[in-house]
Parts: sequence; structure tokens; C-alpha cells
Amino acid sequence: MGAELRQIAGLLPQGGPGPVLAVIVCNVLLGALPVLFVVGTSVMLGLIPAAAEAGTGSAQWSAVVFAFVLASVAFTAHQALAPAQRTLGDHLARRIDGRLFDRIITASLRGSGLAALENQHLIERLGEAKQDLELGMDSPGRACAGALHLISRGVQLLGYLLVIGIGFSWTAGVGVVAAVLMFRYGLRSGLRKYSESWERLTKERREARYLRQLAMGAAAGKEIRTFGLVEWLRDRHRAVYLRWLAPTWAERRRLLLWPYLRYTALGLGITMGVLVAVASAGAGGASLTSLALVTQAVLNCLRLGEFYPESDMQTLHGMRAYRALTEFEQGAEALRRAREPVAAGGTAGSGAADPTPRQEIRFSHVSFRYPGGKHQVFDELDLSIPAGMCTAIVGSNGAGKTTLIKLLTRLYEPDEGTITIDGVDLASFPLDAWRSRTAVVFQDFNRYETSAADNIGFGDVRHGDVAGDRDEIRGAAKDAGILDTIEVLPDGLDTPLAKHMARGVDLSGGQWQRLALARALFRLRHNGGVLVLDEPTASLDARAEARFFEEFVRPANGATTLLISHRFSTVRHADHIVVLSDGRVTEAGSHDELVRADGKYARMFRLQAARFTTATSSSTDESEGHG
Ligand SMILES: Nc1ncnc2c1ncn2[C@@H]1O[C@H](COP(=O)(O)OP(=O)(O)OP(=O)(O)O)[C@@H](O)[C@H]1O
Repeated sequence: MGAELRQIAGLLPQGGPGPVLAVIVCNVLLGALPVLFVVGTSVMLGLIPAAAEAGTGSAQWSAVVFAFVLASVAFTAHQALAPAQRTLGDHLARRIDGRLFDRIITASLRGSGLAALENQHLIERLGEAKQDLELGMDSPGRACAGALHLISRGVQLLGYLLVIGIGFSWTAGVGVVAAVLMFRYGLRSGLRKYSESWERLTKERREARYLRQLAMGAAAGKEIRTFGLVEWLRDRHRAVYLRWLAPTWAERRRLLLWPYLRYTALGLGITMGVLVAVASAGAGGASLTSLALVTQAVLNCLRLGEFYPESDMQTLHGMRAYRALTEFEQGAEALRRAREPVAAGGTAGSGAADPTPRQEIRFSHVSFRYPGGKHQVFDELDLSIPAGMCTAIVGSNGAGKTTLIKLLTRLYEPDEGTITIDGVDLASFPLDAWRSRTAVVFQDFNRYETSAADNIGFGDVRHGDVAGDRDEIRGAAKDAGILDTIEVLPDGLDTPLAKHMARGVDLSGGQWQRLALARALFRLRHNGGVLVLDEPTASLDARAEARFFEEFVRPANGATTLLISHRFSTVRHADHIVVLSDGRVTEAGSHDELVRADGKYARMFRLQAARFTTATSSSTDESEGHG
């Protein structure tokens, strides 16, 4: 508890002084009022015999009425304040969780590189933090509110200690408080151990969650049905769930039940002793008031040994998300320090601040391995990408083509070697200046759930209002061959591209790909100099693919284009073709040169051409049918 309370105390200021103070005051009152009620009712009880004798209107009678009013006010105020405890606590929790959401977003977006977001351990920690915060049941905000709610129980305990101590005996008061603390200790330590064992089963819970997600998603749903995986999925989920449930129940009995019973028995023993002492004091002539006072105080105290629903689980589990977030922040920071460029960049050695290539982009002796990765993706890679032309990169799966783009866009830095622009180290240009020159269509491009205009305008948000530059957006859409599709949507360029939004629609895979191309073109129109295309025709139909080079790559005139594709019908038109294999360039030249050289490129080309010829000779012109 100590470490958790320290973390909670460190987080509390995030809630703001006003809300924290309000929760504290509310809890102090909620703790004091029941004690006041006990005092009021006990005093009233003690005064009744004398008041009955003196009759109405006597001073004794007025004293009874005063004690009654005091007890009633205490009772009513407690009833009225109890909902405020929850409301104020909720408000504080939301404020603190809101701040942590900001931290999650900041931590995720921090830095210019991608290493933290591609690190399995860190991304899991981030996911855990996000999930607990989103659920909001045992979040750090709830832990803070829960810890402050403990004040109310603490004030009550202290009040009863004073009542028993003053009204009867300090030894009895300390004994009862000790019994209560013992109940609580048994309960809390059982809960804590259970919570630790729960965290040990994270792997099983994650797998069960993953299987549930598979069952509920449309994307996976297609394969699950067509491959007949329904039974497999159901059985697997049940098995994983039981694998997680069985030890959980065993632990519950071991960690929660037995310690709870042991400590409860001890606490009850002490309490019984105190009650017997109170009873014998009563027989020995103690006053009615002190007898009522002590009996009520002892019984109410006993109730404080129970589970606190407003605090216990929250303070035990709530800080899990905070720890996960802190771990992500620290891990990401360490990765960044080790692997990332200084985002502001340095000054270009040549004195030129503009990184637009005029002669070539060159990879010289570049070696690279992903952080924590087992194998070297590049080993002394040497590669020249001539400026103003289209260079195509081909290679088998896993050869490192996408990694090459990540290095070029400086999402990662080479472990060794340099990338230069016209002889100047790329790392010496300001990162923003370089990124603003590059337009990239990634293989797994984003599908933004916003309007079609935004989806294109995101290509260059620095151009004022994202969707404001309508003519340019239309121009880019036209060049990417998607304008006709957009114009027939319910609200044209303003149509939201998400089915769950009002008047929203979804596009086909190929239409989305054209939209991603339009986004890159929009950037080229404003700022580009380098165009990077990773599998840009993967979802295009045959006719669009055949025309892709002429209609899309050629018009990007003057841009230095890097094209990655497995489709040789696209690749063959490139000015320069490079074959990547085993982390190095094994062949380079024009299509004709490489075919003449009769190496790997020629073999891959012939293989695809032969397939195409066989396919087309055995069917009618299928491509026309899809156009
Ligand atoms: N984030 C990552 N962390 C660790 N290893 C990675 C990561 N991304 C890719 N790799 C590994 O790096 C190697 C190169 O991957 P890359 O995605 O660059 O290949 P590719 O040539 O683009 O493949 P494909 O043609 O299948 O798209 C592969 O062995 C892959 O497993």
C-alpha cells in the first residue's frame, strides 16, 4: 500500500486544488457525522430518565430535545452528503484520468521515430494503460478518489477511539481499533496477493480478449466463416477462458478466504473481550450514557473492518494503468535517446537548408537491425537513387523494401553508414524540412474516418484550412482517378468516409488506395520533391494498374520517385530498377539491361510474365471485365 499511496499522492495535484479540497472536506464531514450521531443518541438516552421525571418544559426535557436535534442533524446531513461523496469523487477521477489520457496521447506521438510504437513490450504496456483508463472502473483517477474516501473511514475510527477512550477506557478503545485494523489487514493482504496473481495471468486474459475480438469483427468474420473456423474459435476461447478461470478460483480460496478467516477470528476475539468488559462495567454501575456510547461505538467500529467498496479495489488496481503508462514513457524515452535523430536536425554541411535532391539520394554502407531484432535487415547497403527519376525496388518478401522507406523517411536511423542528399548527410537537415519534401504512400496507408476532402487535405495540413483548398484537392483527386467516385457521394468531398457516421459511406479497397495516392499527390503539388510509393497498385484493378505508371508516376514530373512493387508490369516502366537481396543491392539498371543480364530480376520477370500469358490465354480478357 505504501508505494501505491505515494504514487497516488504524487498524482493528486493533477486533479486541481479545488476538487481535491472538496473531496477531502466532504470525507472529513462524512467521517465525523456518524460519530456525532452516536454521541447525540447516547446523550439523549442517558437524559431520558431524568427528563421523564422532571416533565415537559423542564431544563432536563430541553436537554433531551437538544440532543435529539443534534443526532437528527447529524443523521440527515450524512444522508445528504453521501451522494456528494460519489459525485465529487467522480469529478476528481475524471479530471485526473483526463490528464492521463493527455499523457498517453503525448507519449504515443512523442518523437520523430517509430521504434517505441513497434516495440512489442512497450506497445502492450500502452494498451494496458489505455484499456484501464477507457474502462474507467479501476483507473488512476478512481484510485485517487478512493484513497481520499479512506479519510472518511479514518475520521470515523478516530472518533470512535475518542468516544470509547473518554467514555469508558483507553485500553478498550485501542483494543477495538486494533481489532478493526487487523480485519482490514487480513482483507487487504488477501486482496493484494490475489491482485498479483491476477496480473500473472495477463497472457491468458490477453489471448481470451484477442479471440473475442476475432469473433466480433467483420474482417476476421469473413475468414472464420469461409474456412469453417467457428467451432475452433469457440472451443479455443472456452479452453483459454478456463485456463485463466481455474487458477483464479483456486487463488481466491487460498489468498482471500483463509487469511480473511484467520484475521477475522483474531479481531473477533479482541472485540468480544472489550464487549464483556463493557457489559461488566454496566453491571458495576456505569452511567446509561456511557454504556450506550461505548456499545454503539464498538459496534460501529466493527463495521469499519469490512470491505470498502468505494476504495479497496480502486486503490489496489487503479494505479496499474499509471504504472503501465510510466513504463511506456520511460521505455520509449530510452529507445528515443538511443535511436532517434534530434528532431530539429542540425545545419546542412553545404549551407543549403533545402533537402530537395538535385542529383541523387545515396545510401552508403548502411547497416540496420530493428531494436531487439534478431537479424540484420541491411548489411553495408550501397544504393543510389537518381534525382528526378523513378527508381523501382524489387525483392522477395522480407528483403527490406519497406524498411528502406522507414530509413529514408527517418522513422528509424541507420545503425551504421549514412544516407546523403547530393552528398550532404540527411541527418544534418532539419527533420521537418526533409519530411515536408517527401510524399509517401505506405503499404498500410491510413483510412481516416473523416471527410473525403480531409483524407486528401491531410497530405499537407500546413496549407491553412485542411479542407479549404478545394481546387487543389479536386486536382489531386482527379490525378489519382478518384474524383468521379467522390463527386457522386451523398455530400461529395464533404462525405464522411465511415459508415457509422451520419451520411457516411465506406469505399472499396482500390478506392481507398486511390485516395491515399491523391493525398500524396496533394502534398507533391504543394511541397514535394520526393515521392515514395510502397505497393501502390496492390488494390488497383488490372486496367488501373496498366495505366498507373503513365497516369500517376509520370505526371509527378520532376519528383524523385521511389517505387516498391511486386508487379513487374508496373516496375518495368521505371527508369532505374534495383534488386534487393540479403540486405544488399544485387542488381541495378534499366528493365532492358536487367533482362539482358539474365539474373534474378530476369528470372522473376519471366516467371510473372509466363503466369500472366498462361492466365490470359486460358481465359477471355478478364482485365477488361474488371475495368
Ligand atoms: N518493426 C519490426 N521489428 C522487427 N523486425 C521487423 C520489423 N518490421 C520488419 N521487420 C523484419 O525486417 C525484415 C524486412 O522487413 P520489410 O517489411 O522491410 O520487408 P519487405 O521487403 O518490405 O517485405 P514485403 O515484400 O513482404 O512487404 C523482415 O525480416 C521483417 O520480419
